[in-house]
Order: sequence, then structure tokens, then C-alpha cells
Amino acid sequence: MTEIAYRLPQRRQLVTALPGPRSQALAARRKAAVAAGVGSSVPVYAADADGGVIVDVDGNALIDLGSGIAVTGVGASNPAVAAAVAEQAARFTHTCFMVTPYEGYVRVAEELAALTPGAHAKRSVLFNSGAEAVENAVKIARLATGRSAVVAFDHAYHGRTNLTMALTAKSMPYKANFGPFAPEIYRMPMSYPFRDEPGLTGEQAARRAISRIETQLGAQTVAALVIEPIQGEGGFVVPAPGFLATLSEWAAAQGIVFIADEVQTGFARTGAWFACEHEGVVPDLITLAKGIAGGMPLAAVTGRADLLDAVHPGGLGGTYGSNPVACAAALATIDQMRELDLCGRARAIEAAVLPRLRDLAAETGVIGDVRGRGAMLAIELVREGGEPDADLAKAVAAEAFSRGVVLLTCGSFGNVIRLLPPLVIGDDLLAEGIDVLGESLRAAVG
Ligand SMILES: Cc1ncc(COP(=O)(O)O)c(CNCCCC(=O)O)c1O
Repeated sequence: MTEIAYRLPQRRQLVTALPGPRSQALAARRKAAVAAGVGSSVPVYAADADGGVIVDVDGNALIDLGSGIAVTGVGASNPAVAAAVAEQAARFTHTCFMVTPYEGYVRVAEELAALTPGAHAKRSVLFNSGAEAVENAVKIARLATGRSAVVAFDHAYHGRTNLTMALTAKSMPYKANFGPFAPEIYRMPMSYPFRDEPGLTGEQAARRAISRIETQLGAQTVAALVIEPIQGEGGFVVPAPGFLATLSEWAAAQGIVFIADEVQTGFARTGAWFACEHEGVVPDLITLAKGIAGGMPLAAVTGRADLLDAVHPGGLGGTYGSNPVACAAALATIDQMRELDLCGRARAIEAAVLPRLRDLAAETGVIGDVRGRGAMLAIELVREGGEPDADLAKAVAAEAFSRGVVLLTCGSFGNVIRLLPPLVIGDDLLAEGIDVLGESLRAAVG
């Protein structure tokens, strides 16, 4: 694998209490200026970041196992991405593609057509955020099918806009008191092997959902089925083999648009360009964001040309969608993913980390499930009887942070510790991060 040259020392180093004085001062200023509704996982403020390290404003170097929620796979200051951003910004930062178009958009769309699953004719439309992409994928499916019902799944997360909140399962903090929500959204049971009845196969779980759709809605009323191939915020739920393929085949037979939401799973994160590939599923539409542009805000709906071209001229767009600087970042990011073989690196991360998580499970007895693919891995923490232990997950993340590791939790029950390291993280630093996870788990369990 290509050697990576880092700009910052790839080491964990704490030089003040956490948070240090500068972070504390920033926290006070934030309180007076930033909405209280915006949360942060850690109480320190970033000053620099490179590879697997985030340096805070007090000089503390932390191991990053979050990648800004699965975004900085190529690193938070990848030199090729930074150069592409600077070069484009020096030429023009914006003309609005709906006014004066530019090549960057076209090149990104060409890349997405080539990279996403399926050899069929594809089109893309670019946006700024994952939620915007999901919103528009549903718009396209409804227009193309003339139907209005949309199916989402238990534990799903699709965004914070009104429609994507309706698609998202967990109320607090994403939906509570923000309703009423968009109509015609229907929630079906997910394949959640750890919490399903033992032995339920992926196909059986899919048939369970299909039966409810047919009984409660009627397949012919359904425009789209929206699903994350591996659920992210809902707990890194990897459906049983066959679940996605059974749903996809059934949807095709019913004229239902199969939308794979790969905002969190896309762009090498799971060890393939897209997680659908692991299950041999070719989605009709795929929504993309996060890892696409090395940290610059860009999102996309890519998929069947007949669906996307069904929309009337002017029916899709937005002022900033496909910002040219973000497009330049995306092109550089995709090149870096190829050059550094980040799909291979994600698979290597899985091979190095999953066995260690399983050892931790055997040692501690508080890990009910170890799961994930590539560099999207998780442990689900439980009490004696298997009930979710969100308090323990919180305590582990806090303990890890106190030791200089940024670790994220997730899950419908808040009891999942997730690992999302930058795909460019070095082996030694990653191993140290997992050491700290183990130390933190032991300390939290007591
Ligand atoms: C599958 C999937 N679809 C859609 C989205 C939404 O993407 P945006 O770019 O945050 O709008 C996500 C964003 N996930 C992180 C949200 C963090 C938070 O807001 O608390 C996702 O994971």
C-alpha cells in the first residue's frame, strides 16, 4: 500500500487538562453566540488536523476515530485536496451552475456514473448535504412513478430536514418537538441480526417487511424504498445477508424505486466504493455525501438516467449545489482514494480491528455484538440481560476522550460505540486508539 507522508506528527499527546484554557475560553464565547441546540461530542476546539490526528487550540494532539462523522476518509488536510481547493478558489468560488455552468460538475457526475454500482446509463444531480440529496431522491422517485408513499426502516437515519426527519426513526434528539412531519412516510421492520429472533435470515426479514408493505400500503402506492445498506446513526446495523437483495428484487418487480442512502457508507468507508457492492445490489438511485469531497460540503443523487431525466427542466437545483470548489475537492478526493487504495486500507482496518473488538467482547462480557465492515465498525454495549447500556457507552467515550481519543457513539438506544477512523490513519496510531478503547472500557466497567 502507498506510503502516506503526514504533515503533523502522528502521535497522541496531551499537554493540558481537557479542555484546556483556550477551549474553555471558546466555550464561553460559543455560549454567548451559538445556538444551544448545536451539540458537540467533545469540549475541545480543533486547531489543526492531519491523518489520524486532531490538534486542539491548546496543543493537545488527539487520535481521531470519528473522521468528523465518516467524512475525512482521505484526511482532514489531504495535500492534494487542499491544493485543488486553493487552485479552484483562486479562479472562481461560485457562478451557480444554474446560471453559468462549469466543467467541475460534469466531471464529478462522470466519475459518479463510473464508480457507482451498475453498468446502466446514469445521471447525477449535485447538492450540499446528505439530507438535501435524500430529499431530492424522494422527489425524483415520486415524480417518476407518479406514486407518493415512501418506505423507510426502523433505526434509519436520513437527515434533519422535514422530510428526512420523517424518514428518520429516532425521536430524540433529531425529531422531538419539530413536527408535524411530511406525510406518506411508512416505517417497516429492519434486519437487525443482534436484536432479531435468532436464526431469522435476511430473506425472511425482507419478507417480513414486504408483507407489511403489501398489507398496509399496497405495493402499487409506493414510490420508493429508502434504506442505508449499513445503518449509521441507528447503530451500524449490518442487515443479514440477503435482506437488501430480496428487498431490491421485490421493489424492481413492483416498480418501486430502490434508493440506497450511502451518505455514511459510501466512498471506500466499508472496504468497497459503495456498501451495496457487498450484497450485489444495484440501486436505482444512490444518495452520497460525507466522504465524497474530503470535508468540503458536497452531496449527490446518482442513478438511472430514465428516472433522473424524467424531471422537467429546472425541476432540480439550488444555489450552491455543486459548488465548484467542492467539486474540485471531490475530484481530488476520488483520485486520492484510487491512488492510496483506500478501499484496500478500509479492508485492512477491518482485518486489524475486528479481531481486537471480539477479544474485548470475550474479556469484558459487556459487548453484546461486534459488527461492521471495513472502517465502519461498532460494538453494542449491553447489561446482563442484553438490555442496551447507553450509560456505559457514554462513559467509555468520555473515558477515551480523557485519554486523548475522539470516539463517537450512536444507536437507537445510544449504546453503540462506533469506529470511523480516517482511512489514511497509520497502523500504529490506529492500534494505539484501540488500546485506549480497551483501557477506557475496562475503566468504565470498573
Ligand atoms: C445515512 C445518512 N443519510 C443522511 C445523512 C444526512 O446528511 P447531512 O449531510 O448531515 O445532511 C446522514 C448524516 N449522518 C450524520 C448526522 C449527524 C447529525 O446531524 O447529528 C447519514 O448518515
